[in-house]
Amino acid sequence: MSNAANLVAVIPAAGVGSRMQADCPKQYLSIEGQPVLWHSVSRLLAHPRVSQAVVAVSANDPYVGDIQWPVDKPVHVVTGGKERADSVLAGIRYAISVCRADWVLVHDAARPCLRAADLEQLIATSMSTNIGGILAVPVRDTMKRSDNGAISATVDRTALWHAQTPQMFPAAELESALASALTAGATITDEASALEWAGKQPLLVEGHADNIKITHPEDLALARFYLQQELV
Ligand SMILES: Nc1ccn([C@@H]2O[C@H](COP(=O)(O)OP(=O)(O)OP(=O)(O)O)[C@@H](O)[C@H]2O)c(=O)n1
Ligand SMILES: C[C@](O)(CO)[C@H](O)COP(=O)(O)O
Repeated sequence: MSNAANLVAVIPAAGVGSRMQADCPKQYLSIEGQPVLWHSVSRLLAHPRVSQAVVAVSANDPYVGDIQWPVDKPVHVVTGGKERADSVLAGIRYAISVCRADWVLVHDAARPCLRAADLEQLIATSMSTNIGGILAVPVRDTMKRSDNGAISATVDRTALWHAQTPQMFPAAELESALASALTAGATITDEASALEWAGKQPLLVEGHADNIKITHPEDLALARFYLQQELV
């Protein structure tokens, strides 16, 4: 990616957070006086190569308009979709058509603990190889398969990784792969799986296990702890 290439952050933030069992969508729960979404967007916009952000929220979202973003870069708000992939596609299309994005950096609103060093490594690796990639961490536990509550197999973990976000790809390439995969009815739970569906081999960039996705109630206290550590 040339230094002139326009890198735009796309943040899917249109989920309801059902597993969190909170009284508002988890991306609007407060940590250190700011919404989770504020922390996630702030970490992306703090990187000098990220020009602006596109946040995909649910239709009639009553929360996002009250957020005071911490930097003077543009933060655009678009309407997301039924599934995460639909929200991501809406954000990418806006990033291409309005922001003139060359590359997009897709990051879950629910991941506020992203380290600056890990973001820099993902961007640098993508720039230097001109291939998109994702932050990920190797699996560290023994992995079991179960279809009925009993163990049916132990899965070899030596080549298994936990995919995280951000996931960074050429904007037009990701838009095309994601749109085609969704039209074909493929199950797409992250951006890399759309590129894989299209026959590509995205890169893995090792990050840190503290880049958690706030999903269940116990995750909020853990995210608050990690943010208080000011991990870089
Ligand atoms: N239709 C959707 C669903 C999810 N997301 C976003 O995608 C990210 C990761 O999804 P997940 O953790 O599954 O969030 P929810 O779908 O809100 O959680 P749940 O499955 O518990 O309802 C979150 O930032 C969420 O806001 C989105 O933008 N649009
Ligand atoms: C994109 C992601 O965070 C990578 O691990 C994950 O796939 C999101 O899954 P969810 O079920 O939408 O939270």
